[in-house]
Amino acid sequence: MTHEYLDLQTVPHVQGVVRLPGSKSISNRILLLAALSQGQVAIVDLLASDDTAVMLAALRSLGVQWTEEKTATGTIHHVTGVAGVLPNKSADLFMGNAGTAIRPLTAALAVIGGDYTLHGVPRMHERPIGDLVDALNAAGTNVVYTGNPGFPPLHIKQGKITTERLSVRGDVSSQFLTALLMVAPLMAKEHAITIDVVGELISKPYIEITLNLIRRFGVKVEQNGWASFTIQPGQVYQSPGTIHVEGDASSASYFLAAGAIAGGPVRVEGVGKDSIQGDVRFAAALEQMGVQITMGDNWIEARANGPLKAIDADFNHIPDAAMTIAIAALYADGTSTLRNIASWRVKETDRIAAMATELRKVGATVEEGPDYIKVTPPAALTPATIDTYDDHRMAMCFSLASLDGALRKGAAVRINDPKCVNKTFPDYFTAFAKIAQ
Ligand SMILES: O=C(O)C1=C[C@@H](OP(=O)(O)O)[C@@H](O)[C@H](O)C1
Ligand SMILES: C=C(OP(=O)(O)O)C(=O)O
Repeated sequence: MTHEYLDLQTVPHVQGVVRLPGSKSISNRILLLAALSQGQVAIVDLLASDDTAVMLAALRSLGVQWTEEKTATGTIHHVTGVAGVLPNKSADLFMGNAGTAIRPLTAALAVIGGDYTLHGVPRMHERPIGDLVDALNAAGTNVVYTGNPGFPPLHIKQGKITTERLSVRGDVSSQFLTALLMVAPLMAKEHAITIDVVGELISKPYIEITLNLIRRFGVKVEQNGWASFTIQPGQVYQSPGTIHVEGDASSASYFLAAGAIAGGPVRVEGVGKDSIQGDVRFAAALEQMGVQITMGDNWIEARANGPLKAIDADFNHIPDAAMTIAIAALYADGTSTLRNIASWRVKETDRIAAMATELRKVGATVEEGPDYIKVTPPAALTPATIDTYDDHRMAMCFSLASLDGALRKGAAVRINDPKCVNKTFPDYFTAFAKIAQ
């Protein structure tokens, strides 16, 4: 934890256009699929941040070759696929706090086999991975906990897939199912592989991203609702040639909320109607709060339309962008309730607890439950020093508390450890300052 901070003065109005950084979820999936595939893949507009840096470094340690080309319009990463055979049979991999890196890589290395260790920042060692390891080991892999059972760090040894059916719990994180789906073609060499989902599957739109990208790498998945997925044998990931990374829809939420709170219009470029990310549905939640939203194929714009209306809704489908709704709730005309968000408790920090603590600092009345948060705005926001818990989304969310809304003015906020935004959006505060002028 550093002692750096950033002071934000109150902002009477926001307006402008923001070009979004690449999607974290799409970037890390494409990197692994490219590495596992046959042929060269050119990835355009990959996100440059801590979460993709740990994935790129891990691939290099595993012997996967990639280069970065800077062009006039952006960057292109060229990855040489290894067709499922990793050059380096042993490696020690640092995964930071990137769920989208450690979970799929654990599955890939467990299925391929070798001698690998995976570890991360202290919080990573508190984030569950047991449901994934259980599914893999029951199928014949050899993954061992070297710290606490159920959590990284992990030691992956040689194993062998001995079954045609795997079961995975879907109610703690969808990333476990994503991980199994991504490596299913490696398991389905001689026979089909079926993955059964046990328990309610959360964060479903992220599975849609996974399926969409697997398809773009030439593999077919047969889907039986959300209950099971089958991969026929003999399918190998094929390079799509060039693949483009959309802007990050979760990162878009901060700017759209800013436009919704403090006038706008604010337009984000890089995601729109054509997006494969579930978090574009954040715009629909803002619409429910009375915000005027317009959308093109590749952009979304938000404009305030009078005071924000309080909202009471299920946010299981957009857990990351939902944090931004909790901040927008500070400016609403009554109490807002965000339901079905239990996964917040096992992310970068316990986000329900962190959000409740910091919202209270700016004056809100907050009730938290195991899987919900209820926010009643104060008469006026109070200036506060905001702790960010090494959670990029806490830092980005609370920058919005400096905005003046239609019903109440914002407060000067000091954001502690602002660099935690490096996880997914290193330039966040520069982009925020531009619309705040
Ligand atoms: O698969 C993904 O890219 C993600 C899935 C979600 O996690 P859960 O499935 O754990 O909710 C989300 O919160 C995370 O930021 C990214
Ligand atoms: C939950 C998040 O990250 P991760 O990919 O590490 O799960 C997030 O970015 O909000």
